[in-house]
Amino acid sequence: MEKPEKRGVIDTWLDKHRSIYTEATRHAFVVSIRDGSVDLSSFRTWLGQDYLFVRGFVPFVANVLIRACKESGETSDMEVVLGGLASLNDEIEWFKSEGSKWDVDFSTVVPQKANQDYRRFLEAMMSDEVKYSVIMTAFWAIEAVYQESFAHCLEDGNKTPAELTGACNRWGNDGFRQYCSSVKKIAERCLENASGDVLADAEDVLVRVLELEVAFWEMSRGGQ
Ligand SMILES: Cc1ncc(CNC=O)c(N)n1
Repeated sequence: MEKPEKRGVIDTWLDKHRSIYTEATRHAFVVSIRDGSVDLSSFRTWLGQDYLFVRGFVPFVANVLIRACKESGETSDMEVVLGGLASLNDEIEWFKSEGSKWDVDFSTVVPQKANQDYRRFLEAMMSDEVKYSVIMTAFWAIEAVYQESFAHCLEDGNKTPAELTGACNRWGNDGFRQYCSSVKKIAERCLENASGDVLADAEDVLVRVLELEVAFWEMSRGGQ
């Protein structure tokens, strides 16, 4: 039995912003993967756009790693983030093989507005002005939305098409769930000692990530 997780400030924020959290983690695009009605042109759009997103996410995670090395008193923070960075290496290879499988040529994919907005947000988060606890909250939220969304596509009763279970397993697997829970614990620990201003920033950043994720799913569903 796993220990029940302590309820921290992030859970309080998720309760407060439940409707946008649900929009991000149970979006119509994700639900369509789960019920098998997904339009494959939408999936191909998502694949191309997400490949570009992930390429921009790598320097963001690298930045989180540097900050974990320099600013965290806990040696395990660096190990958790390093694990995330290592899995991005596999992920990029996975995207490339999916790209050939679905005949999506990444070299011709143009980032759409939702993608550009998200990448601009990631760049802003890399500023030294952003507190460690705030960047950790953003990092957790980005990973957790994918974990929750794709795990839903694998839950009992799913009709997820066989050719899409690879994508769902990538973020919906148990290892990724545990990794997200480790990142959440780091963020919670940092937030316990944060000032009121920093807490307000972290809550804003959490909501902003959820909005960006909803827009990203919307863009994918648009399917061009
Ligand atoms: C738009 C978006 N959000 C989160 C993730 C998950 N993190 C790394 O893969 C992702 N791939 N794409």
